[in-house]
Amino acid sequence: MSVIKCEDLSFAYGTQRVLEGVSFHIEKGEKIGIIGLNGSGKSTLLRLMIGLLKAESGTMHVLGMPVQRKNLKALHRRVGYVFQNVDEQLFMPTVYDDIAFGLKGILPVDKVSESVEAILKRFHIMHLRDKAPFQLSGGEKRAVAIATVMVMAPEIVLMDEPTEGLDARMRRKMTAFVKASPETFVISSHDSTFIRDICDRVIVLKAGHLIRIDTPEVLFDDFDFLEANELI
Ligand SMILES: Nc1ncnc2c1ncn2[C@@H]1O[C@H](COP(=O)(O)OP(=O)(O)OP(=O)(O)O)[C@@H](O)[C@H]1O
Repeated sequence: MSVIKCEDLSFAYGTQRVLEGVSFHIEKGEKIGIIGLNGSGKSTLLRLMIGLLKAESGTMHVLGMPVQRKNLKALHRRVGYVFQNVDEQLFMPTVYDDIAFGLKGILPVDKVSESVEAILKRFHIMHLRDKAPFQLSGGEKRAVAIATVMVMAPEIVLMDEPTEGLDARMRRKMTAFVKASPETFVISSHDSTFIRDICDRVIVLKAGHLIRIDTPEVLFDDFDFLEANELI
């Protein structure tokens, strides 16, 4: 079952055309990478999936719903988005408060703390519980930002550059975490080793055009293609 259907999607920031006629389907449980040079439109495509931007033409359906203003509340309950700049995601006084934020009003108070404690354990970040986000390292902030999204039990997780700034140990943990998660993941990244390790298929964007979708095994062995498109 396709959980994301993108058909002939185009988008421009003012007069700057950024995506042109992009089409693809993503199946439930798939882990999809998006790669491409700087400015090729990766983050823009993720933002269109979550409705932070509105397509100029074409359609984007997520979990059977067109991504339109009237569906955004329902979509945001079921689709999580980890920002490239994690500082945009963390705004509460403590790590605990940031992770609890989205659960308040949905769960009773005792269930909120149960869920937060469980996710702190799952991400091995219990020691950060009472710290202020500004006191954290870059890698710690990223782990907390991902925890704020995963605690909401999203069906689809969109991640923008999730390994940026992570040391080898955190990167290993992140790889293991995504691999073991049953949810659908769409991940924009320049980290080709990470993409190769975890993704079922990879979308290649070039100057706003989708130029290839392939398995990582086939794609990353195609040196001529990678070289011709300056991906290595
Ligand atoms: N808010 C914005 N207003 C105007 N132009 C923007 C905005 N955000 C991005 N752009 C432009 O749109 C193009 C695509 O940007 P986008 O962030 O989607 O690329 P990307 O592939 O994610 O790049 P990177 O690998 O550097 O993160 C770039 O040329 C960028 O300058």
